Amino acid sequence: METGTSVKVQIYTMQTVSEALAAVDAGVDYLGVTPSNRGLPGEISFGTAREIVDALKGKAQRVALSVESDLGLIADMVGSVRPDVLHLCGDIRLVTPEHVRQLRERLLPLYPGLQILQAIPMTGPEALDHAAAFEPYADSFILDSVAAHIDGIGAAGVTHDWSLSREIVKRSKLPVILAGGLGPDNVQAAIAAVQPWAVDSLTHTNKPLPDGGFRKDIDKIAAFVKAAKVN
Ligand SMILES: O=C(O)c1ccccc1NCC(=O)[C@H](O)[C@H](O)COP(=O)(O)O
Repeated sequence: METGTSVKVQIYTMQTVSEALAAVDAGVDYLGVTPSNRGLPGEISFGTAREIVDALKGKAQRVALSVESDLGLIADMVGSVRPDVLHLCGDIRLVTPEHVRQLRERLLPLYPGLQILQAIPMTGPEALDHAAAFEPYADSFILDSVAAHIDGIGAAGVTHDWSLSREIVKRSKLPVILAGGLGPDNVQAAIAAVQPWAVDSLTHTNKPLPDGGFRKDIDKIAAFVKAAKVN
């Protein structure tokens, strides 16, 4: 993970090459894709995810998430999509710190430089213990809200208790991304309260489509970047 003084911005979830390139032009540092076939909100095929990752080479950091609990399926996704960052946001009862250790052992010799971004479900004070347990095996954390109707950690569209997030930022040596319900209107307040290394947005930088899906709203992304980087 690159470190520096300005707050970094990560945006999920790119579904086409053109919207990913537009997000780069809007100043986004980390761009996420959701390669899956489980009915996740922003999911795309492994092939489309790879096209986006290839198109972003040298322009932004490429992040791909997995909510899977089978380590073989996670490894297959990394092999097909080849992101810079593997974002693990499955059930932490099934993908435990020991499993993340095993994944590192398996993936890093094949993909040197691959970073592991571990999602911490911000469900209550137990999040502090979860972060401590994953810390030895992750390169960075994303502190995220959870929605009962969506597989995995994230895409909830709602904020959580930022005082807990602040406490994890204080305790952890790792770069911390704050996620969950962030948009142009609340990102400055979130940064002031939590002082994260980076902020992330999905739901509140989307443009809903009539069929129930979405595309990214580039104006909202630009407003999010401007608000985040003013701090
Ligand atoms: O992108 C998805 O479809 C997705 C599905 C399941 C878990 C996470 C997912 N998205 C990645 C993210 O980490 C979101 O950017 C993050 O959860 C923020 O979501 P939101 O609260 O909607 O801004």
